[in-house]
Amino acid sequence: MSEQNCQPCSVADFERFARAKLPSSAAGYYRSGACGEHTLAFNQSAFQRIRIRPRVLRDVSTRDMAVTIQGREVKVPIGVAPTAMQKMAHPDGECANARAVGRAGSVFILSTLSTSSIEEVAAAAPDTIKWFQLYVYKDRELTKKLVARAEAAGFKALVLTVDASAWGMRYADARNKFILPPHLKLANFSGNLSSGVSEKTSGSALQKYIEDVFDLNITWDDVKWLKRITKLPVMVKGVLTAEDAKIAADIGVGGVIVSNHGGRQLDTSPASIEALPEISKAVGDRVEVYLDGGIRYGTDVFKALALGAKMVFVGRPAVWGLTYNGEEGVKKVLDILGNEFDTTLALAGCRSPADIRSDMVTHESTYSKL
Ligand SMILES: Cc1cc2nc3c(=O)[nH]c(=O)nc-3n(C[C@H](O)[C@H](O)[C@H](O)COP(=O)(O)O)c2cc1C
Ligand SMILES: CCCCCCC(=O)C(=O)O
Repeated sequence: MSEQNCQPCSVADFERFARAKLPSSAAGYYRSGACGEHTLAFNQSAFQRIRIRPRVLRDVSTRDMAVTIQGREVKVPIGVAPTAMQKMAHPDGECANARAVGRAGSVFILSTLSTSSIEEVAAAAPDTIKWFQLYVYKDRELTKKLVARAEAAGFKALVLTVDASAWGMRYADARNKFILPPHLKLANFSGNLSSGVSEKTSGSALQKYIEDVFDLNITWDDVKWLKRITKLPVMVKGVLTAEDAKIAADIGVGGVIVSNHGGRQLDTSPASIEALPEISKAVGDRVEVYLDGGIRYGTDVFKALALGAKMVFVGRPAVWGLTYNGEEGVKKVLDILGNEFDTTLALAGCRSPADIRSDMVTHESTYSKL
């Protein structure tokens, strides 16, 4: 498919176009999952095993997709998850992505490993609700400075990634000897911390960078530490069990993001949507629960909300939109998902997310006896 002869109509169309357009090393980095990529596949296939039980003959002529997230109105419950190094997809990188999310009226999460800085994104998208995703560096003073910069730049929450106690082996990056092209930098840093992922090594340069500079040994005490050093709500991203969600809620986090890192860390961990029910049952009345991983259709958004998520986030779909044509491409991807979600609401008999009930979804096995 080329931009000239075919109009992308679905997230899958954007993915096909983007993967054909990108250099193979960048395409491999964005697309891949860990090891056998089983969890990467589960994230989407698990949604297909859930059926929607629609209600009919209800007045759904006026509909509203808005939800309240951390006390703020969000027009559509589909935000953008943090993905590293977005300038490989488009020269406007994270700034374009954040602007598009603002136009859609949702939440943008900026990665620590961004190729546009905290301050650049804040200036480019002042009206977008922005959260900052944090990786903890061995250098705690540097980590504290990142937190202070996000606060000063008007970011509304910190998202601590907790599924990164080791590098999840991605074979594509190892084969490609992945590096960040040297004209790009990790924009939140200077010196080696900024250019380190561009240095050639025997495998993935990102893996080497992370093993050199990240603190891979963080524990719940570090979540408490982070809460002490910031006034912002702290979300934990990468929770897959009720047990851990309860610890997070007891500590007083602002939110839990049910996520397996897009299938990039622990292969054969469950699909995010499979893990969601036990977590929303355990803590959904105490903290806001969100989900990312495998959202490719508006029906997926509906299913996640039915199973207890307050909103969802997409990672790769936004990268594919960005690759297609920057801010407009991301906006188009978010519009496709938003329109599909709106249609799903109507066809399932709901006027708003508040009308979605858990008995409107069921596992396919409900019907397998027929
Ligand atoms: C290319 C890429 C880079 C990512 N970088 C980060 C990151 O810097 N920090 C983080 O917490 N998660 C990162 N993630 C995980 C995403 O935030 C998110 O959990 C995942 O992409 C959701 O799955 P999806 O791509 O199927 O929507 C990354 C994912 C991808 C695909
Ligand atoms: C220990 C895992 C860190 C990965 C850093 C970038 C990222 O989140 C991703 O590529 O995925």
